[in-house]
Amino acid sequence: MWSVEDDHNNYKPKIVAGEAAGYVLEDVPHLSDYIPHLPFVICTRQYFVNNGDTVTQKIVLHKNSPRGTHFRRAGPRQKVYFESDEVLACIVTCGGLCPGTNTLIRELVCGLYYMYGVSSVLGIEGGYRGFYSKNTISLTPKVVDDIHKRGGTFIGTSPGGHDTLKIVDSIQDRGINHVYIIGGDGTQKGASVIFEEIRRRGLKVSVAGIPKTVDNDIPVIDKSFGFDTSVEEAQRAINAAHVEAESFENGVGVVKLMGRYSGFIAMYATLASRDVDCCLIPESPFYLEGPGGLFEYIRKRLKENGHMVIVIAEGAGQEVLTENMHNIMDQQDASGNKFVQDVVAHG
Ligand SMILES: Nc1ncnc2c1ncn2[C@@H]1O[C@H](COP(=O)(O)OP(=O)(O)O)[C@@H](O)[C@H]1O
Ligand SMILES: O=P(O)(O)OC[C@H]1O[C@](O)(COP(=O)(O)O)[C@@H](O)[C@@H]1O
Repeated sequence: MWSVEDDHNNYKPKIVAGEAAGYVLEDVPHLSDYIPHLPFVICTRQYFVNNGDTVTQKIVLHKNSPRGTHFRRAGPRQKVYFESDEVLACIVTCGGLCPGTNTLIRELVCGLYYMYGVSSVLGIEGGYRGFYSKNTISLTPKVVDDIHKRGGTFIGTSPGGHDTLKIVDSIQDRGINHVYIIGGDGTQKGASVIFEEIRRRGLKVSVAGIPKTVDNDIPVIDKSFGFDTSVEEAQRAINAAHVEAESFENGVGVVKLMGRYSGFIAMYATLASRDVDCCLIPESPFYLEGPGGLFEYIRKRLKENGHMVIVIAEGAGQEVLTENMHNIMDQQDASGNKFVQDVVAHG
């Protein structure tokens, strides 16, 4: 009988020698570990990214056009720079929440432990400010075992609080040499400044920025974690609005979804639900009055169908707001993000 406890105590990373040498990527118990003479064996393949591998920004190129921008490809390298026992890693989560953050924390801790033999991982509590204002927590596979079943972030987050010198002092004083930073665009700007300060001080410290955005608005990756869950949840709201709108004569259901600068959640939820008559997103400006305006379209749909559902992404329609409201829009939150106005409330 196998238990998590046994696994933690007896674990040794599986390293394969020879031509295809390296770590086995996913080290989970296999049926063949318990029943040795199985008629067939499924092997977990070893996998490395070559140092020269890149991901092109544009997939389609014309025959004689320039090669364009290439990004270095992420993934496990055959040559590992740090010895396992010299690594002291830390993980910090900053900015807004996103479904899947705890899964990511768990996989980082377990991946470092089981695939690279790294057992010292610290959690920085409460975002960037946690580096200099709080104690750290020790993250082991046992501690993070079931955190992926909970929402939010296990180690907490906060807006603001980025003090580069204090953060790098803390990294240096604690002897941390791997810094994993999970967060959105603001967080990654912060990570870049931390990296520059580390380089300026000549420290042997790796900084890894892990993009987190519920909005899926990063062009070079296929899909950001948390996006699917958001689209799934959004459809429930759309469904409820549709039921309500349909029950009344000229009923209009309005669903406001996340998306300060990006309409991916609104668009995908709209495409999936098929109950939406109009989807408004920040990337597509619109106007209210006159021919081709939103009001004209609403009147037309109500006449045709007797009810309608409008989906609006949070930042859509900023251009239809009055000058007065623009004064409020110049204000910023603790992280320096401009406030967007609620077009639904002002509609
Ligand atoms: N330009 C910047 N330089 C340094 N730190 C920044 C910058 N912008 C934001 N940050 C920091 O990044 C963290 C998260 O930013 P925020 O905008 O709240 O969330 P997100 O990372 O989701 O965009 C905050 O602690 C904030 O202080
Ligand atoms: O109200 P808050 O916490 O500032 O966040 C709301 C905004 O953050 C977002 O969720 C984007 O955040 P991320 O890209 O960092 O996930 C927007 O879609 C949303 O409009």
